[in-house]
Amino acid sequence: MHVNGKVALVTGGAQGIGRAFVQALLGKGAKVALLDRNSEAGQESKAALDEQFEAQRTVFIQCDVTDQEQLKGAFKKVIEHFGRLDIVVNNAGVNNEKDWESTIQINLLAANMENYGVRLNTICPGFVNTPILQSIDKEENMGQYYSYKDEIKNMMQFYGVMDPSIIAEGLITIIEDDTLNGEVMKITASQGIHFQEYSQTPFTSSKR
Ligand SMILES: NC(=O)C1=CN([C@@H]2O[C@H](COP(=O)(O)OP(=O)(O)OC[C@H]3O[C@@H](n4cnc5c(N)ncnc54)[C@H](O)[C@@H]3O)[C@@H](O)[C@H]2O)C=CC1
Ligand SMILES: CCCCCC(=O)/C=C/C=C\C/C=C\C/C=C\CCCC(=O)O
Repeated sequence: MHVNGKVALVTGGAQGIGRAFVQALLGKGAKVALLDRNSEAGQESKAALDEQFEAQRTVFIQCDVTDQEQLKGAFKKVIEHFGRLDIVVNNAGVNNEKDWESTIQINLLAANMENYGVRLNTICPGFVNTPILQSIDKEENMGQYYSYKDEIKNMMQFYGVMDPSIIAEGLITIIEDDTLNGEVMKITASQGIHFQEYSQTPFTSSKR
């Protein structure tokens, strides 16, 4: 799919990887709705993007993705505003070991699109240089894993920390290549953008 002229919705688009996604999509000619629960960061982000791209190509919608009513309302607003919706990027996420249920709710369940006849792909990055990495130093985020913070920092040094722009490059690859569906794209400092390969099962059922 060509990105130019399409409409995209990016959750958690106010900062970090989401913001890099918004920037890359705008750079490729899309119109973008950035959704985020953080209104201040969302508005700041839109204002900064408006310096680089025409203001009418971006809209900020405050939305907590765990609130299904807000989320549905936001999808509706995007379609009303731009007249269509072609690309959804389910990016919003938190690091909160103390409230595991809410972490699952935000990171995995909020925008489940599998029943809508769309291509569905996943990006799994290694460490990326965004504000979320500051949570490693906070007991309120790390909970029982707080004592591992130095090991995690050692891992970051060992494996490397990537710039968000390379994750955005992975997103554009997924959008532009219509053959990609059900793929797990891995992005690491050592191997760059690559795909998880699954071995074929040798078993073939006689019942077809
Ligand atoms: N930074 C990293 O090293 C890696 C990050 N990830 C994942 O990538 C995604 C983006 O992470 P980063 O940009 O690094 O984090 P970030 O903390 O910099 O940005 C996350 C954005 O999501 C928003 N958000 C959080 N909860 C929300 C909610 N309930 N509703 C709406 N917006 C919400 C935040 O306000 C923030 O703007 C997350 O799902 C994270 O788990 C995955 C691998 C590595
Ligand atoms: C403590 C987690 C900080 C929050 C970051 C986050 O939200 C999600 C991170 C998910 C994955 C990155 C973490 C670990 C990656 C570990 C190894 C990468 C291997 C890279 C390689 O070159 O093989």
